[in-house]
Amino acid sequence: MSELIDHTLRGSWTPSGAAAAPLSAHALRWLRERIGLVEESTPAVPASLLDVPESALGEAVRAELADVVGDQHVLTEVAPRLGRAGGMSYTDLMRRRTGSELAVPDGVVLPADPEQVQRVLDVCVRHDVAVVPFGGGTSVVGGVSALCGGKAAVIALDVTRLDQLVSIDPVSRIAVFQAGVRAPEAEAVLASHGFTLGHFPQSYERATLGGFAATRSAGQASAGYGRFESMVEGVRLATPAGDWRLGAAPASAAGPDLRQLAVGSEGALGVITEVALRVRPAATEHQYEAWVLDGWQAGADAVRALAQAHALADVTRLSDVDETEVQLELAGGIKARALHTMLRGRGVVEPCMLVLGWEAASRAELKQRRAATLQVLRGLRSVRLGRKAGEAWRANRFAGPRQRDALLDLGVCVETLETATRWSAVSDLRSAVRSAVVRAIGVDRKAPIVMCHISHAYETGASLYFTVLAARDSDDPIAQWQRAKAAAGEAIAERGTITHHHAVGADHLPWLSGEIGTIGVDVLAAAKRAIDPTGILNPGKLIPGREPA
Ligand SMILES: Cc1cc2nc3c(=O)[nH]c(=O)nc-3n(C[C@H](O)[C@H](O)[C@H](O)COP(=O)(O)OP(=O)(O)OC[C@H]3O[C@@H](n4cnc5c(N)ncnc54)[C@H](O)[C@@H]3O)c2cc1C
Repeated sequence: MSELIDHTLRGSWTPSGAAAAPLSAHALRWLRERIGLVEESTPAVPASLLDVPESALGEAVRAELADVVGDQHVLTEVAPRLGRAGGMSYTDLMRRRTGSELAVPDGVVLPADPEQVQRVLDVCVRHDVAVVPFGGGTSVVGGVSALCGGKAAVIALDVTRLDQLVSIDPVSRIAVFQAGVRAPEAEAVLASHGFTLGHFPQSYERATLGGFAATRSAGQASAGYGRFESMVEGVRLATPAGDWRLGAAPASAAGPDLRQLAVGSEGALGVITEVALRVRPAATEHQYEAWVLDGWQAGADAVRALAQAHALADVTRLSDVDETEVQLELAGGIKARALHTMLRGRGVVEPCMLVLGWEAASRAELKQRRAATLQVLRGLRSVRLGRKAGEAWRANRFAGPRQRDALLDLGVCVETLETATRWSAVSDLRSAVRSAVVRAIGVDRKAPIVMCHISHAYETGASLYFTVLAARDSDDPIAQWQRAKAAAGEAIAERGTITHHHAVGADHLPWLSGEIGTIGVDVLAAAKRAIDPTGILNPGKLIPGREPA
């Protein structure tokens, strides 16, 4: 179905040949004043200068793997291995850019179908080789780091040749896809049948359906279409214990829902080879608009009111004052000044932008749903900015990662982190995380910008998504972010979840037992022992310190 994902240029998001998102002169000046920039270009170290260890994949294993997938689909050269050395977090990108602490797989294996995936696992069990399932490689939590876990070698099991629509049942509105299908390709195929998934995370352009399922992903339109796990009707996994299929009916009382052991399993409990997904009629109408509320608390109260009245737009995204300011300044400061003047005239001193987007299969449906949202909003001292600002957000909804590349080149430490909590704790948690990150990252420097938005709201609470912009500590950029992340983790512990949609990976492991308890960790470890007794699957991820020897 698809071209293989471009894994060659992994020091950045922007694929080779595609347009980057350079910053305007105004944006540069503004950033220099606000956070102070390292006044030099800091491009990635060329791959040829990186120190890559020789592949530890023995000749016998390589030959057996080649027997299963074909010789050309077992790659042990440096370039494809480097291409799967980690995901897309700031620390992953900085490791590749500086060549330090890179965990490079010993080989890349590309099976073509579920049967081949199963046979690859069988070979790896026999030879005690660790397996890192690899989809789009967009993990930001160390989920695809090539950790060996004490095994003889480690391979990246790249699923992107599993790229087929298996079946579609328009009556039941279920489509079955192989796990390596990328989101844009899934949408294109579904559109030709009049359907959509409605799953649009910011990583949409690169990530795969299997990756979404394995990490409990949440898209920008989650208020309307739901989180990815709510779309999963069924799942097929290749495991060291054999092929496992789950999900036979729309609902079941046959004990706990074991599909949830696959959804969120992060490659540690099996390789997802197929997912059966609930699909919806494709939207033919859409309307995006922006509103402004005065101050964070007023904004959060508005989103809560919408959620509790079941009147959320499909996209409901509230930016705090800092994020609103950054968005306007990076887009060109004149707009920001004009807007501030207009808003002050309307009594708004701390503008927080609220983007609302409705998607519908008919104009009548869209009008009805928009009316329900606006009825709640109009009672809340909100100012309507109009469609232009909303549509501008929509047009740029996937541009953030490319802008991050430009910031990385300029010596900015730019990274995100996320959590979720109950409405009663949302504002306190936001303040606690902001203070912790500012303290940890901003030594002897201009204060960093720590901005925040709510983009996933529920009746009982909401996610908080932070973006940090700081002058990079060029002596040790990785330690600088790790300090900030650890401080945020401590601030979040016991007040919110350690992750709302990025998953646990390796990076959130220290806080997992705090959230699910030691019994929870033991349950996960027991499941792993049943499914993966020798512990070849994604060592060092999801399950803290419980890898079987
Ligand atoms: C710029 C950027 C923006 C992002 N925005 C969002 C967002 O809006 N919402 C969101 O939810 N996430 C977001 N993410 C995080 C990331 O995109 C998601 O976690 C996504 O679900 C990962 O999909 P992937 O195919 O890239 O998986 P990978 O990164 O390849 O893998 C992620 C994890 O899943 C496992 N895995 C992958 N495929 C399989 C499989 N077939 N079977 C078993 N395990 C598998 C891997 O081993 C790893 O542990 C963003 C990331 C970036 C870099």
